[in-house]
Amino acid sequence: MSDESRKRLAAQLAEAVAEALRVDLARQDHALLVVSGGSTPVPFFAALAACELPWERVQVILADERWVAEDGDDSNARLVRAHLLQGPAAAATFVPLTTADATPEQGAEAVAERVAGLAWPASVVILGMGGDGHTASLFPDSRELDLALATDAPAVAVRTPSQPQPRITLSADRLHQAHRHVLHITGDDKRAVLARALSGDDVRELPIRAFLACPLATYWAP
Ligand SMILES: O=C(O)C(O)[C@@H](O)[C@H](O)[C@H](O)COP(=O)(O)O
Repeated sequence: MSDESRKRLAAQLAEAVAEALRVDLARQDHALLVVSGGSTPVPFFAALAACELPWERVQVILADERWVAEDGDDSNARLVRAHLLQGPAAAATFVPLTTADATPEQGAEAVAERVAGLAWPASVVILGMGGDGHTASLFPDSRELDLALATDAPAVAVRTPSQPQPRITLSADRLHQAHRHVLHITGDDKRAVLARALSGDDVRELPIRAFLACPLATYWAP
């Protein structure tokens, strides 16, 4: 593990994403960026926040969210606010994936409407990946995995036995709607999972496979 190489990777990814947003903003009013939560993107968020952009024309959403309070420790929205929406980047429009409803099933329709109203196709969808091959909240053991892989609804409430909280995820169909797709991962373990994903085709076993043909630009560091 190397903090330096992860920082360099984050800076390279931030520059590539900023450039993609600039290219799209030269021909459209607003550009949409889809980011992932978890721990990997933190240095990327900080690097992107430092990039010069017309942030007031940038929309940001998450690929998925845990159904927790927006200021809760496990909230991806909290992470985005703390690390990405800082300085000039605070002018971006951030659209959270949670509502005041008690469950994601109750909130899913309102979230889907919000999501559908954004500037699709996204400029960039940045995906993360877990050691089990999940991406967004498309986990191999999600009860709604088949639905989330097949539906044309923008967002799906998911229950996943391996995860402590219920979640909401953008559907695979919605995550496909982008000009560019990036996989941002670090560490040898995840590189090995990606190699495994590339050598097979069962999406339900390793859901990241649903995006390998996007094409998916991989940003990896040890
Ligand atoms: O909310 C989340 O957890 C995600 O969006 C998720 O899909 C994440 O990208 C992977 O779990 C990798 O997470 P790490 O970066 O923490 O390894």
